[in-house]
Amino acid sequence: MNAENLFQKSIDDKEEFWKKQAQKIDWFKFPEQILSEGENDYPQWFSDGKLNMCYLCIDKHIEDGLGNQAAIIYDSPVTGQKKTYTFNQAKEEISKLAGGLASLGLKKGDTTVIYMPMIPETLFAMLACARIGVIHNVVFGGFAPHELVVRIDDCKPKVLITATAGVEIAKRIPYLPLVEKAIELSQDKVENIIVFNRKLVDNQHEMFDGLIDYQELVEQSTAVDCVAVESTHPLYLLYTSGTTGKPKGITRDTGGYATALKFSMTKIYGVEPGETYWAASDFGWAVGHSFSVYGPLINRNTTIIFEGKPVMTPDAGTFWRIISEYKVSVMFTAPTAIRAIKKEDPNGELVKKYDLTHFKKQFLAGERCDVATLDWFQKHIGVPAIDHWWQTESGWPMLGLMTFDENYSIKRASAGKPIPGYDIKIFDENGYELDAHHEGYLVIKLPLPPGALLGIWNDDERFKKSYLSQYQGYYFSGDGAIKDEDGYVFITGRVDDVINVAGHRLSTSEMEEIVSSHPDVAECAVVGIDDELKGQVPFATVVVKNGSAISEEQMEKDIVQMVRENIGAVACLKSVMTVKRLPKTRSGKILRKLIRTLLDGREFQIPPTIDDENIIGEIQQKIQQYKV
Ligand SMILES: CCC(=O)SCCNC(=O)CCNC(=O)[C@H](O)C(C)(C)COP(=O)(O)OP(=O)(O)OC[C@H]1O[C@@H](n2cnc3c(N)ncnc32)[C@H](O)[C@@H]1OP(=O)(O)O
Repeated sequence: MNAENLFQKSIDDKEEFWKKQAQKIDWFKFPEQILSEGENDYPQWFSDGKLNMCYLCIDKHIEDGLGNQAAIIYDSPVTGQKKTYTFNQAKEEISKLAGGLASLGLKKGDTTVIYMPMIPETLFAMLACARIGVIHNVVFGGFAPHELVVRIDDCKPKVLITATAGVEIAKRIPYLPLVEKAIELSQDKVENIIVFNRKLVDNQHEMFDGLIDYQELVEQSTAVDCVAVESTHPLYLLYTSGTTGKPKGITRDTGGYATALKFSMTKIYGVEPGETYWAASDFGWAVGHSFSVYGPLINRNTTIIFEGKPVMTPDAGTFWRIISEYKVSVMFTAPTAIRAIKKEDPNGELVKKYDLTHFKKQFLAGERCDVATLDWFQKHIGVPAIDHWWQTESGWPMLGLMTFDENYSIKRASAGKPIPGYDIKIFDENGYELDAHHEGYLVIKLPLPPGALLGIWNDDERFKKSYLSQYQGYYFSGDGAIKDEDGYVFITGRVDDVINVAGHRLSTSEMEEIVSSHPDVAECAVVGIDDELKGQVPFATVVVKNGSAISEEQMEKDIVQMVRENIGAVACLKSVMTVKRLPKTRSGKILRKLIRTLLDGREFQIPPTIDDENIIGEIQQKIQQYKV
């Protein structure tokens, strides 16, 4: 069946289509109910099936006689370490850690927070939780304590698993002081904190009372088996930015997700079991969950844990070194990583040092990919670079190309066509479907396919409001898009306050809340502006309170520091401009889109609802001064 027929079948005969895909993974009890109605009239998949994700990723391959195949390769240019784990070795680590978690009283349905860097123990911790039905929440290591507090208070973990430090190029990032602060600030106290001591330096002064040593726990524990969980049992929570300051706990099921990932690996990425597949994402993002951990391991691919950056670790050839050394056949990264490499090595000199004969396909996602980056890649690397699009909510691609079908065809600047299971439409404000070449809202007819979000943890109302209430019977993606006459879709960007900084999804509302809390700020607007390397970066425009004597320099310094302390350095808010007033509508709404257009130096139209047109000139003048 070719890609087009596969898509049509997935829409016309959903249950039969996904039943067939579900048969490609091993269940403890195969589901009889394929599609049924869950809460909120929201569909759910395979509800009476039983399985275990860790079994699919590890034990199954051992039972199939492939325990000696490399499952995980850890390569850390920042610490000089390299290590390979076979499926047998991974099982030993994971099953004993799972035993350790069980000995601390953790059981199916409990939650853990995992706050760790790019090391194998992070993956072990995720799979150990899955093994005993514990729901994990991985928190990106670049987030500050406040972000950890929000997650702890929302998901109330019984255990927090962390490490002594992360390494950012040459900088050691001690985690324990951040964890200690988060524990102090959180309302719900975590019962146990397990810490993996990386022994990078003598860090005794960073330790605090009550920590459980990860290695000792594993050594002293007895391995435990996989427990059978219902298909709809949450495997994990992953918090993502929304339109309000508080991140949303996206809840992922087990059976639908496993089915969708197996389908993705074989049909979208077109990778064979036994090959090496590398998604260069942090474990803390959706890509890290789906395509650094669960997807490749379900498909019996060797996965790579890379603790480094595309550049500076030690140079812009590091990706090509990894691809060559481990015979990577398919890779996945964010366009910003390729832009960073292109900037350092514009003529691809470093590429020539490596043998890339095993490399077949490069996938890109996380932000829109510009054509210049695609062209550079094609010219210097010579393998297809395939842009695709999805969200933390979907957990796997929604737009892309089905590369198992060799007739796939790339259209530059497009994120591809709807993936089987996703009945994508472009709607106008009133819910009418738009013709080709008209920009509108990207929506998806329910039911979403298996693997997409179950809901928002502990917040059904927010789930309905965020995704289901805009258009009856459709999922609202929050992205704008255009379709062309051949069915290719072009994503035009978020229609809300979410921005994408180097592939990291962040909320400008959350930043505005932090900026507004400065004692001298009367009001502010944070918008995402264009950035050549990172795609977008946040920019704050602030109005100082009457009577305040704070200097513009001090205001900028304070706000940059506040955002680093509350969200983390990864937010990259480095620019703060002080203005006398913000442009507003007559009803008092801040015209953020206008501010963004002015900052980007683009052509603009005066909004008909603007309160006072003169303010545009004031802001433009200020931008000129700011840039000098
Ligand atoms: C589908 C969705 C996805 O693809 S998931 C997201 C995938 N994103 C990526 O893979 C990101 C690729 N981008 C990069 O590698 C970098 O942004 C590049 C382009 C190399 C630029 O590097 P750099 O200028 O250091 O920016 P950065 O964004 O990495 O970091 C900004 C500041 O945050 C910090 N940071 C970052 N990660 C961590 C971490 N895990 N732990 C602690 N701190 C972290 C960085 O050190 C940096 O801090 P500072 O401002 O230099 O003090």
